[in-house]
Amino acid sequence: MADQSTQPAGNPQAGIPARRSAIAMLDQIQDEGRLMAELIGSGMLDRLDAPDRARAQRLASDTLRGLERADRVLKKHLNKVPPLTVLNALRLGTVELCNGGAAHGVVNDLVQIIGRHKRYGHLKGLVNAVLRKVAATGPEQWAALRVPRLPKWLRNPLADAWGAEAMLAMEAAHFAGAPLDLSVKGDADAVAQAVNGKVLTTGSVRVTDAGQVSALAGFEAGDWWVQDAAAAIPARLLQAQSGTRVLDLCAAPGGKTLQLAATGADVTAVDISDSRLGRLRENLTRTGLFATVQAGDVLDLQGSWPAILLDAPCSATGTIRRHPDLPHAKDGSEFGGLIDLQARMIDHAWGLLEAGGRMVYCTCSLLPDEGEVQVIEALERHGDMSVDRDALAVPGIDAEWVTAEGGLRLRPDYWADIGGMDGFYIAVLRKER
Ligand SMILES: C[S@@+](CC[C@H](N)C(=O)[O-])C[C@H]1O[C@@H](n2cnc3c(N)ncnc32)[C@H](O)[C@@H]1O
Repeated sequence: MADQSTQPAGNPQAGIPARRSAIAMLDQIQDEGRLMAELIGSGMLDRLDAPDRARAQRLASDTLRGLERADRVLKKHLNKVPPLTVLNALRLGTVELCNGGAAHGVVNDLVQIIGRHKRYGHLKGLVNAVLRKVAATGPEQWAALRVPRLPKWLRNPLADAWGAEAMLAMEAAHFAGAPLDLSVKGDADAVAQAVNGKVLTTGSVRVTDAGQVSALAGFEAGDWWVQDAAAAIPARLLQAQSGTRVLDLCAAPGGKTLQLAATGADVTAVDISDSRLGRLRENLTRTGLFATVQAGDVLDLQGSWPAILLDAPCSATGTIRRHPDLPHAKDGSEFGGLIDLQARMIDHAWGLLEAGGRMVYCTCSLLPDEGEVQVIEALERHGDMSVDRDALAVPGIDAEWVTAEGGLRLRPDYWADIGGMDGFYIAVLRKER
């Protein structure tokens, strides 16, 4: 699963390969609308060794989180906007320098990277001059700038839904980034002790200064897997019992499948993406857990199950803390199609649920159209559907998170004092007997 570790942006060991790759990723995210996960999945960082891969990801993420501030600092030193690659080199350098990066390392590397560039080599003098000015005055300006805001196409609907104050709090959470959360197979206290973490009220283990995930105690043994604390709640609310047949829809890369399998339930995990199912299988192997894995479209599935988890594809706007590329790569034009697909998936999954059975519907989205509204409309379409509020009475769930229709709304600004959580919507649906 993705390396969620966060470290300060001023990384003195970043070096040329990591910085060059980070700039190339920034270019593709902004110019071609590609997500960082897609770029990494397509092999973009494969030439780098593991520490440089982690550094490149960290530098690109830090730059995206601080992009608005970097542009404000740079504005004073640029007469006109340079080509995107040069601008991204300047942005990356500005973020590093303003977060304690050593000027000689950062500036020299970026001057060399642009100096060797086929088209923009002649702009290395500009990079040198601008970054030297940023090194002198940038850090002080940086600290006084506002928390970066989301682009308007996303900010406006979210501010309409949750209000101006909550919007600012969510943006502060996005800027702060995310700690590393683990879901554990067995004893949470033992894992917390081994990784120097803390057990959260909902049962996940949180590690603040994690470093390299695969180097943490218990990784090889498969004692835990990386999963945001909010993302761990839907499978918990399904309350699968040992031996129960559970259908896990849209399952890959499998964080929720592993949770369900760890209860001893008889899990069938379905996803349309072969590559993502490959990661699900790797996760099952590493943790020694078992599930039946099936490649296919949820909408074609036949059969009946007493318990279903539907983690529908969505805008993923709840995960911006860990995926700061999303607001820069997307423009919202795909969201309408996803909202239609979610409704069709709810209807099809409902047909697969036995009478008296329960289904958890969830999305890692902050948009009510992918959460609250989906459930309100599904209740209108299905006379045999009800929302089970009592199922939300589990440790760690705050009664204030429960919505009018009986679902659970989680936001990144919740738990602000202990490092936040991803945004999610979750509802436990019951089918009449
Ligand atoms: C939010 S992610 C699932 C995360 C996963 N449940 C976990 O906990 O790791 C949504 C998934 O839906 C899958 N998907 C999208 N359309 C699908 C379809 N029509 N049928 C089955 N899976 C689909 C995607 O491949 C993606 O893996």
